[in-house]
Amino acid sequence: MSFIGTKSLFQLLQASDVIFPFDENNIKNGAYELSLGGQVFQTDTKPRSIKSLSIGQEIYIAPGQFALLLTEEKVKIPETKIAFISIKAGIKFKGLVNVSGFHVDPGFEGNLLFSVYNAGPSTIVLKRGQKCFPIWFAELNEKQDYSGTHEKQFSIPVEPVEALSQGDLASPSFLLKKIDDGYKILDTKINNIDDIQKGKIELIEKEQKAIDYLAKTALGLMVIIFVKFIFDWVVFNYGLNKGIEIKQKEVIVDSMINLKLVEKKKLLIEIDSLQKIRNVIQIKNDRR
Ligand SMILES: Nc1ccn([C@H]2C[C@H](O)[C@@H](COP(=O)(O)OP(=O)(O)OP(=O)(O)O)O2)c(=O)n1
Repeated sequence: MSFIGTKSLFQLLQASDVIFPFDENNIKNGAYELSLGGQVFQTDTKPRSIKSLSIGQEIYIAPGQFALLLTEEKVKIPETKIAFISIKAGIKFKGLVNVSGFHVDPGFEGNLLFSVYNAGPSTIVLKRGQKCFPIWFAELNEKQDYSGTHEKQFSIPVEPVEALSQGDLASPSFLLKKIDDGYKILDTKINNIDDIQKGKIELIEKEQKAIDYLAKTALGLMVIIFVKFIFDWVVFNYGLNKGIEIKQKEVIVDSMINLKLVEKKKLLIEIDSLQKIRNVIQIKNDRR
């Protein structure tokens, strides 16, 4: 088996309907570059269905999404040749992976279908008519006809569309979004709990402040009562001492008065007796 070079490829394609429509400018380095055609299916379109593209219309393959891409050209592989297909490296470097097979059987006729997956981080943009899919031809040493399920494939078949239309696509970006959504729900719940906790903490702080205020007030009152008690006690003691002192002075004065009274009484008795004596003397003198 040998691969067909640029010159032989040009001759083959120009002389036959192996590729239709054919443009000689699409031959490059022993390959023919097939273009994106008028039908695509993407897993992130709603509802998921086959979409028709006008000439030059763009499609956007988001990260983690699958797409089915039909070629613009129909191929009719001679029974003496086998073809190999790929996606241009410039597109693959952006993250587009060719999931579907890499060969085209001898005798196959129809548009080629590429199942692709965007494994890259950014959206990949393609447009109808863009040269995307190189195809190489190799000689077989004998004839081979094709009788497989993809015979006369001129549009995107129903089976892969149905298969790719079921359920959620567990792509990394889909899972990332689910995780993000989960985090958002969790954040909201945490914020709600935070708010409740904040409310509780504020209530506890208020209660604590009230208790503090009452404790301080009670302490203040106790201090005032204690000071008042001390003051009263000092005043009472002072009054008591003063009273005792006055009483003692009164007692002294009383005893002094009593003494003076006794002395006065004695003097009066003395005066009285002296008066009596004087009277006696007077009487005696008068008798003389
Ligand atoms: N990206 C591709 C790969 C292949 N094919 C076409 C050309 C092939 O000749 C044909 C069959 O390829 P496979 O044998 O790989 O596919 P299946 O095993 O599914 O189909 P069958 O054997 O029934 O043909 O499908 C295609 O249109 N696009």
